[in-house]
Amino acid sequence: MNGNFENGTIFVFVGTSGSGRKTIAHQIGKELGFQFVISHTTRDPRPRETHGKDYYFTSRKEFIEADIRGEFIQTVELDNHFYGIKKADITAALKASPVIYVIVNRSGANKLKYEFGDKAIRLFIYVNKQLIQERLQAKAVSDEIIRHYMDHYIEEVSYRKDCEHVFENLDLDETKARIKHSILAHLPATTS
Ligand SMILES: Nc1nc2c(ncn2[C@@H]2O[C@H](COP(=O)(O)OP(=O)(O)O)[C@@H](O)[C@H]2O)c(=O)[nH]1
Ligand SMILES: Nc1ncnc2c1ncn2[C@@H]1O[C@H](COP(=O)(O)OP(=O)(O)O)[C@@H](O)[C@H]1O
Repeated sequence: MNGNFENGTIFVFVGTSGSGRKTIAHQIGKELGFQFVISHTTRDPRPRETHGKDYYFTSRKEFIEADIRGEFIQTVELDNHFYGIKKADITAALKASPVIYVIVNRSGANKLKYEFGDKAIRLFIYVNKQLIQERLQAKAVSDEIIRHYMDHYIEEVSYRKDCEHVFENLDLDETKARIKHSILAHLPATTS
């Protein structure tokens, strides 16, 4: 552990985009009472996304200024948009709950692992490329977003070998049950 965030456990949901990470993370987070650390991003909100719930949507200028002030624990640029988690948001989340969670890509997961050491548990969620495409097309997700997911697939899927736990998300309830089981094994019995 790097020593900055010693009193807490962080579950890091990582994996291939479109695999169900957000759905699973938020359902489990709610069921187990974990605090979500909301990322900041310069990308535009999508339909049904809310500022302060899904992301803090921010301008590039604001993001860069905060970055220069050293406010982010990590940042990443993906497809010309910045994403990052603020140190203060992690500290605040840890005050509210001893167990917190984030949804990030592999570079974010690496940095959080470095900072939290054994207290960071990376849960890698994936499905195969074709299934992602079929699920998203069935939900009328835009071609642009699907293309974006496909472009990052290989880079993201290869990260699974580094993660503490790996889950293929075929049936949602069954996947959630397996993930919950793994999560609870990391926590003292009273937290559940
Ligand atoms: N490193 C890092 N990755 C993030 C952060 N916030 C979101 N991400 C990841 O950035 C990628 C793009 O996110 P988004 O634009 O919401 O599209 P998504 O692919 O539909 O989840 C996803 O892999 C997210 O998990 C962050 O603060 N740091
Ligand atoms: N097991 C599953 N079977 C079918 N559809 C699923 C399953 N898990 C999630 N989904 C759906 O797949 C889509 C992508 O899920 P999402 O949580 O947004 O993925 P990610 O955060 O990995 O990009 C959502 O519409 C979600 O409802």
